[in-house]
Amino acid sequence: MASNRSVLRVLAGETVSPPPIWLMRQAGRYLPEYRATREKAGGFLDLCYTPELAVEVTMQPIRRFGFDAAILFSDILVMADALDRGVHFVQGEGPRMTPLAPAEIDRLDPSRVSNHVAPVLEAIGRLRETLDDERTLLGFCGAPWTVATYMIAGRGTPEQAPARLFAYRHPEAFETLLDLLADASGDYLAAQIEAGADAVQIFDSWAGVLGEAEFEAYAVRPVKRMIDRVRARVPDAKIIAFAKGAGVFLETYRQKTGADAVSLDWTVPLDMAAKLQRDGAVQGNLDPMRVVSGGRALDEGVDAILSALGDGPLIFNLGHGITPEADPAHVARLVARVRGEDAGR
Ligand SMILES: Cc1c2[nH]c(c1CCC(=O)O)Cc1[nH]c(c(CCC(=O)O)c1C)Cc1[nH]c(c(CCC(=O)O)c1C)Cc1[nH]c(c(C)c1CCC(=O)O)C2
Repeated sequence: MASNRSVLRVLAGETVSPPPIWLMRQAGRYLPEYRATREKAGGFLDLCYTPELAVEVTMQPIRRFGFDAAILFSDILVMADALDRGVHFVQGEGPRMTPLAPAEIDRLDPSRVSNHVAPVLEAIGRLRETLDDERTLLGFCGAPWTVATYMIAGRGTPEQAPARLFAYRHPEAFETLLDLLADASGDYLAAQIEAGADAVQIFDSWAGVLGEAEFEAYAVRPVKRMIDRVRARVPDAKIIAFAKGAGVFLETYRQKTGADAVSLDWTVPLDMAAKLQRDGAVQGNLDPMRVVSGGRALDEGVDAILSALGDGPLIFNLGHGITPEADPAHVARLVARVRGEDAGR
């Protein structure tokens, strides 16, 4: 079943050659067609909550580059918005919301989430109908720690000092928050799969600011809780986990969380990636700046990953999201090089 979807085959542990490729943030501001749709939509969240627009921007990079997977166009902060934190995006500045005080945690109401995300689930259903049979549809959500960092500070902050401080000062309230997010996000991912997503990715973009004990308590435990909750409802759910900046903690991350695949940022050494690949699929890990650069830096980065990881289960991807400065022509060249085609040079 679904064995013609190359990303799913890799997630099952198979080596596919050339490896399937998609890019984190593949729909976004580096594409002129995205900027045009975004202009029409008004706010960023309107784009996320209007199924026809979410489908359109999800499909844009598929049409242009023929990626092997489409990732639902949405945002990890939809969860914070669903919990009524007043999320908005200030153009050129990033997300904003009301900072969460410890006393408010008991008043967060996860029963609001399923209604709130109905348009997202509708977009997923339409996408699965729109995509070719060979293409994998990915859903996603943020990991509890990363979503909590934004909820606590009310915005992105360097090294997430407000959330780390909150966790030290209010450990019980913080644990309650992470558990609530883990359960609500687990239900959300299960609903995404039921709506048509073939696999899901959990983004822990701020895992890299945590110390050893905190990584265990805030990155491993809640993600395991979330994954267990997804599998309680969808036993064969395929799950990719991305703990950005986790470094040496990645050695045990897959086993401890139960993820099928680990997504690796560009600081992970390729020999460590190859070791991780003995236990299952890895995804990554080209530096997004190599795509901005293009030329030799791009080619050499691609070749290094293919030679280190190409003989095992690999989903080719970046080590983090593509940036607005990336030239779409460089993306075309990247895809061609991964596929061993000569185009775009
Ligand atoms: C931390 C995080 C967020 N969102 C996300 C993460 C985890 C991955 C990562 O670390 O990048 C995940 C995300 N955000 C977006 C997607 C869409 C799917 C995809 O193409 O990968 C995904 C998977 C769209 C988006 N999310 C956002 C944009 C740009 C908004 C715009 O069009 O103005 C897009 C395309 C906005 C966003 N959303 C977020 C921030 C900090 C920002 C502002 C910074 C920025 O603008 O890049 C929160």
